[in-house]
Order: sequence, then structure tokens, then C-alpha cells
Amino acid sequence: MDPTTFVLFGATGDLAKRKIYPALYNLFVRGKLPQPFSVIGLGRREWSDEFFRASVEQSLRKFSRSEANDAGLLHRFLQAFRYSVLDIGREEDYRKLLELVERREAELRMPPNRLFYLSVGPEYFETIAANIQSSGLGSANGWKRLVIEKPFGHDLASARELNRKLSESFAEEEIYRIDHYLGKPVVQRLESLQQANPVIQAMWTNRYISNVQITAAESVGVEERAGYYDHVGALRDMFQNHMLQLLMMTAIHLPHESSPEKVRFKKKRVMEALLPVLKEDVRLSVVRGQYAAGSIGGKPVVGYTSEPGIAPDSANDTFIAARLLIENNDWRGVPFYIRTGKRMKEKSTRIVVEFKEPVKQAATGKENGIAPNLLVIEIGPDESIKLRLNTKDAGPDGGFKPVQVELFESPKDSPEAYENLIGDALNGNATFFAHWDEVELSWQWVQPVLDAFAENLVPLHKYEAGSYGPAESAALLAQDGNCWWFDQEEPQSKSESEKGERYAYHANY
Ligand SMILES: NC(=O)C1=CN([C@@H]2O[C@H](COP(=O)(O)OP(=O)(O)OC[C@H]3O[C@@H](n4cnc5c(N)ncnc54)[C@H](OP(=O)(O)O)[C@@H]3O)[C@@H](O)[C@H]2O)C=CC1
Ligand SMILES: O=C1O[C@H](COP(=O)(O)O)[C@@H](O)[C@H](O)[C@H]1O
Repeated sequence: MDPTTFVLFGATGDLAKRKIYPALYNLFVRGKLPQPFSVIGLGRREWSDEFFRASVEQSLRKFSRSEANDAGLLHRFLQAFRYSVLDIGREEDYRKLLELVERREAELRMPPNRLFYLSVGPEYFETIAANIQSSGLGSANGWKRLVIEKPFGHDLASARELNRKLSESFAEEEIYRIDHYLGKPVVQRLESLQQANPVIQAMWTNRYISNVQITAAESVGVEERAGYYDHVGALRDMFQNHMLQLLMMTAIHLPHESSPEKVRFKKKRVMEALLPVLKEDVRLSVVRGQYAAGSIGGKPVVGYTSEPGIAPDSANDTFIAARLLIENNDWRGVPFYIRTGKRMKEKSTRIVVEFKEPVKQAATGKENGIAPNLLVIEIGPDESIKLRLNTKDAGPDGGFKPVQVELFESPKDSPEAYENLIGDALNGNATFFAHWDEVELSWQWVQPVLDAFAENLVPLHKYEAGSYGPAESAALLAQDGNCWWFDQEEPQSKSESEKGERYAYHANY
């Protein structure tokens, strides 16, 4: 790994404390930081180097998974940290920054490889990128990389404009767009799941797969982010980025030998094949919801419009469910159902691949207990990949029962998403960052949905906090004869007898 200067805009902010410093420390503890390594933190606050280091140390004690009480280790880690006051709009501050960066590079005898991490609001991205270029920070004789946080644009037009501006200062291969779902350990394993298992690879088509369900349910509400969330909603906050990335990662087919370029090319192909939805038809395949009062874990919680900072008449979406279709030879006819929402029954991010049921038809006689084979990919908070198969009890009257094959269970110290992603960015590996093509194609799919919401063409369904979302979400799948797996409520599709079977299967789970 090349010696690197890590220039952090927003070093005094929440994300830096909660995610970035713990990730850097974990990388350091695992011996995965480059040597030498220099960190320059930036913010408007008039902090000294010592105050900055104390603040980083405090955040490690609070948020790091690695023990931060080895004084020697901590001291060596913090040695790398310097702070400089910088107002994003003030050009002279960038010149001062350049002097500091160069001084540290000389002290540490390191080449000018610079990673600029923008942990600030998106309204600052363009200005920072332009100032990096004009100040000379970005034109030294080493590499430069720009890591940016979401959101990338507010809609298709603003995303395109932002990309145009950034590309005046950074080439596409220098831009690392963070989508922290791509850093989650299980998501990073999807690639090798196919590559290492020809059986799964062979079955990864519409010939064997009935439908795919991608859920990111959260039990938290809007928390302290009313100002941000009420302008964004579940569609922009989760669906346009994380959920569509999960769809791409699930739908790609990878050759045995894959490279970052191949992965991204295949993801782009998936997005290009996604059947566009017309604004007038959005309501047929998209369900929009907003939580009402209810209870979570036995405690009463208020509805969205009673949350502090939310307008009492807000029509913002806190829940989305959608059916998407991929028009290519591999996936034609296989619905991909996606749902995400706040204040749902439990925190759970998972992908369920439901296989078709030829097995069921082939099994003669008793069908009692038979359920479709499933591949269940738990992304968080549990991390595992399990394949559910059916087996038959011995003896003439034996019924079928599900068994599960564990393909992956996360080790206790599996790295956190930010650790994976920052490590990759330092290594120059862009596989798990969102390429502009993917971002643009995602916004392209989402734009008619945004338009339909804005024109109120899609009803806003209230759902009780602590539920699995509005009933219309289950009805969306029921139209195709499907139901969401692992919801504890009774599935609302298929015949009564099949419901019974599925219920039994859930109970056995
Ligand atoms: N917090 C989170 O969990 C997540 C955040 N994000 C994204 O990360 C980014 C940062 O979020 P977060 O840390 O929560 O935000 P905060 O509001 O906590 O921090 C903002 C940071 O930006 C700095 N800043 C703001 N204005 C200026 C300015 N004019 N000049 C210099 N520095 C400035 C602040 O420094 P100072 O006050 O010292 O000037 C502060 O360090 C946002 O884009 C957010 O959307 C993404 C995912 C999750
Ligand atoms: O990006 C975001 O993600 C979180 C959920 O992330 P997870 O890793 O806990 O699943 C979400 O709460 C937040 O609203 C959104 O901005």
C-alpha cells in the first residue's frame, strides 16, 4: 500500500467520530494502514493538534470495536494526526493546507499521494473539489483520490450537474463514491458466493429462481435528522442508493476471474436492463408509506408527523416497496421486490432468493411441510448466508422438513463497512464504490417515481409503527402469488393450504 496523506474535510463532525476514526484505528490495529500515514483533519473550529487528537481518542473509546486502552498503540496511531482550520469557501485556507500537507510529507519522507475524504454536506462537494485543484493540492507528482459521502444529488438533474462539476477536477477513476452497504461484509461476499459455488452459479437464472426479495427494515424513526430526512424520504435516503446497489450485487453474474472493472461493468448492465417505469404507472409497482403511531419493542412511539421538526402535514415517505423487473435473458420474468422503511418491527437487512418449485412437484405423495428452497442472505444485524433445502423423515409416513446449510457465518470481529471501504480506497480498489454510470442509471429509474410522488399520483399509506409496513406492500407481492418471507404476520398470498405450509415453514425456521 502506498504511503498516503488522508485529508479529512469535516473532521469535527459526527460521521468522522462515529465511523471514520474507528475504521482507521481498526485498520491500524490490524496492520492495514499504509506506512507512513499522515492524517490532516479540517474544520472551521479553532482546534489545536492536541485538542483534535483528544477528540479522536474520545471517539475511539466510544465507538471503536478495537480496544482503545493500549496506551502505546493509541499513542502511535494518534501521532499521525494534525489539524488545520479551514473554511470550505476560503481559498487562502487551501494554500495553508497545502503547506501543512507538504511539510508533513517532507517530515515523513513520503510521496505526495493524497486521499481527500469529504465528510461534509453535499452542497460543499463542488467547491472543495475545485479548490483542491486550483490550490495545487491536487496536482502533485503522486496520485490523488476523492472519497465522497452520500447523497450524490437530489434527483437525476442535480446528480448529473454535480458529476459534471466534480469531473472538472477529478477523473472518474479518482472518485470513490461511498455507499456503505457495499462495504458490509456479507455484501462483499456475494461475489465469491457465486464464484466458489458452481451449483449456485448454475442456478442463478430465471430457470430456477422464482423471485428475489430485498428488505432493509429499521426500527428507528427519523431520530435527530428531521431537517435532512423530511426533504429526502426513504426513496432518496435508502432506495436510490443502498437498495439498488443490493439489487445490482444480487443480479450480476460473475466469471471465475473477475476484476473491479468487470464487476462494475456487470452492475451497469443490470441497471441498463431494468425495465423503466412510467410516471403514470408508478402506483402499479411502487407502494409509498409513512409511519403512524404504534409501538416498538413494547414501547409506544409517535407517528412521523408528530416527530420533532417534522411538519404536521408532511407527505414524506418513510417506507417504500417496489417490484422491479430486469429485462434480460437471465432474469426475465423474475420479480425483484424491494422494501425499506423506518419504524418497522425490527432492524433487519436481508436478501431472500426464492427458488421455483419443481422439487415440490417431483416429490411424490405427501407435500406436507414442503416449501420452496431459499437462499437467505442476512446482511445485518445478523450476518450469514444459509441455503434452505427440504428433507424427508425416514419411514413411510415421514413428512418433509426444512434443513439449512450454512454457507457463511460471520466471525465475531468481522470488519465494519467503513473499515472495508476506507481500506479499499487506500488500496485504490474501487470495486465496492458506486461508479457514476450506476449512480446515473439509478437516478434514471427513480426519477419517474419522484415525479409521481411530487404530483401525488401514488397514495401515501399510513402504517403502524412496529409493523412490516402498509398492507399494500404485502398486496403488491400477492398480485404475483408471492409473499414476503419471514414476516411474522400471516402471508397474504397463495391459497389457504399453501399459506398453512408457509406458516409451518416459518415456524420451523
Ligand atoms: N452522520 C452519519 O451517520 C452519516 C453522514 N453522512 C454524510 O456525511 C456527511 C457529513 O455528515 P455529518 O458528519 O453527520 O455532519 P456534521 O454536521 O456532524 O458535520 C459536518 C462537518 O462539516 C464541517 N463543515 C461544515 N461547514 C463547513 C465549512 N463551511 N467549512 C469547513 N467545514 C465545514 C463541520 O466542521 P466545523 O463545524 O468545525 O466547521 C463538521 O466537521 C454528510 O454529507 C452526510 O450526509 C452519510 C452517512 C451517514
Ligand atoms: O444511509 C443510511 O443508512 C442508515 C441505515 O444503515 P444501516 O447500516 O444501519 O442499515 C439509515 O438509518 C439512514 O437513514 C441512511 O441515511
